[in-house]
Amino acid sequence: MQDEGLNEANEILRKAVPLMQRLNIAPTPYNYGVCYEYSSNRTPKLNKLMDATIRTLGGVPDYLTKELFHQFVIDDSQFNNEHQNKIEALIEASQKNSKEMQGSLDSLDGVLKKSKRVLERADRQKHIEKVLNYLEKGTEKAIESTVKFNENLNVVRYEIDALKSDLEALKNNIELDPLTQHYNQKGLERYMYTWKKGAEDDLSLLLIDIDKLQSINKKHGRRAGTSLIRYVGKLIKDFNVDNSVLARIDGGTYALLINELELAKASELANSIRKKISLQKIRYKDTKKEMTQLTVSVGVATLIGDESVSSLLARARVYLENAKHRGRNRTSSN
Ligand SMILES: Nc1nc2c(ncn2[C@@H]2O[C@H](COP(=O)(O)OP(=O)(O)OP(=O)(O)O)[C@@H](O)[C@H]2O)c(=O)[nH]1
Repeated sequence: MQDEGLNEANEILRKAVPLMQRLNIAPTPYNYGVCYEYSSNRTPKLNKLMDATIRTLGGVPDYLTKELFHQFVIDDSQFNNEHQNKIEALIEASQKNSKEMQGSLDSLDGVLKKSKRVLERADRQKHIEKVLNYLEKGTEKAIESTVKFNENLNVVRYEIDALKSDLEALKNNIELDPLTQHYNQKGLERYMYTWKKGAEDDLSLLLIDIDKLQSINKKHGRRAGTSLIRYVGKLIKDFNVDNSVLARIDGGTYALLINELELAKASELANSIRKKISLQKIRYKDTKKEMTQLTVSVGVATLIGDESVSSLLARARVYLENAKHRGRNRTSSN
């Protein structure tokens, strides 16, 4: 769940709750989280899966909502004990809430059945008035329970939102490179695994490595080398490549992963990046004298068939090595 305004959230809620009632889905946090996400219509993959399940099974079984919850609402692998405890407390509270709601629906059902029986035998207006009063009291009680039930669901929703933002922050911290604030290798790999699922020979990886960083460090000092690492990251980022993520995976090595870009276009892009970097005129801070030319070598690989993520990364590394062996400041895709 993302942060919506209260109105929008209530709008979604007005769709989610009847959906759960119509499909007889118990209001556990898992079920609720999934139905809320479904009703918000912002995760097409989830909606497609849910629609197909509802078509075939007439509902969504609990074991499946649990799966969907972890896949589309909160990623299971990010849980720690504290999160688990919070979720368990939420489940317990919701179960209690759901039992109370069930009890209240049962008693409304009893009221309706009894009213029907009395009405069948009623032969005077007095009888009918009595039945109406009885019905009024029964429905009022049910409405009270429904309001309480919805309020409790709202609490669950906000708890889930809070948990979700906690987990997002946690995830970002472990996936970011502290030096550049771009992704690190872990972040890159998560995207590689995610995008690989829908890729059709058009998931491309550029490994961009600063040439001779060791001698730059030696000649100009490590601090200057580090500034150059950051600068190269900024230059790559400034290309604003669509559907891409940038990660620093090692000292002076960046990975640019691009979804839906074929090899020829990826190689063109690699060459543009390489040229742009080689054209930079970098001057010493103190003397303002120009530094030796900054260059990068690039390995470009595009996913082939059902190739694994590690094989794609390994191929890009081999091509990067080839670019280095051919004299650096080059792009290689074989
Ligand atoms: N300044 C700086 N240097 C780093 C950082 N991380 C790694 N390095 C250094 O970057 C250098 C990378 O050297 P290598 O990968 O061996 O190769 P290179 O000197 O860049 O030469 P080629 O890649 O073959 O062109 C090493 O000396 C590392 O110590 C960093 O954060 N800042």
